[in-house]
Amino acid sequence: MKERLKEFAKIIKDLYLKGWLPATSGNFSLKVDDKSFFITSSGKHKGKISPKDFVLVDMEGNLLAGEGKPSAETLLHAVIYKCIPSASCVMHVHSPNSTVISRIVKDSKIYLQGYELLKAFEGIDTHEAELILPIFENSQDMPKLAKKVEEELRSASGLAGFLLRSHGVYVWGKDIHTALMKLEALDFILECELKLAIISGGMQ
Ligand SMILES: CSCCC(=O)C(=O)COP(=O)(O)O
Ligand SMILES: [Zn+2]
Repeated sequence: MKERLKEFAKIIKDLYLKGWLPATSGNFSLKVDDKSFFITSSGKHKGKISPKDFVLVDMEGNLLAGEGKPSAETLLHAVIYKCIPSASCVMHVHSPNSTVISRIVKDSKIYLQGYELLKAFEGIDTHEAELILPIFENSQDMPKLAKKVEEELRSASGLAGFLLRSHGVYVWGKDIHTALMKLEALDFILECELKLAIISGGMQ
């Protein structure tokens, strides 16, 4: 696991350099088994992250091992692992594209269709498929927000990830590289949607 956390830390630093993790924002986790996962400690600068900046928690977000406080958003990672058994890695970033689009779209869902890069998502083999991206209202009440996310994840299958309004984006994957691929694809598609909105003068 030390080697995987080292590899993970390197990827997080690359995401920081893209400008997706300003001011200590974002959090990242790796599932160990059905009972526990590693997650970044709260408040860590993601441009300087290392394996010692992860703590081990249980599926209720309680600290099991490591130094520091688990991320403030640990419960959101926990519900993703509980609802999506195939997920082994969760990434949350504050990319400008995901944050801006969540403020422009007033609806609680964004429907993405027509992009070749949709094929980065499991089960999609054509640009004609439709991918749904829910938007949850941001909240500092994590148990309440986690409950809303859990309800949505249990009722809908094949989601791209989700947005927190004016906050950022969550994606997950069966491993680090799948989660990264989905994150890059989703951000690319959201950037295209934003550019189209600028050209056409509005969204949805
Ligand atoms: C200054 S970032 C605000 C909190 C946040 O949204 C985030 O992603 C980082 O929180 P954490 O507790 O994981 O550091
Ligand atoms: Zn955040």
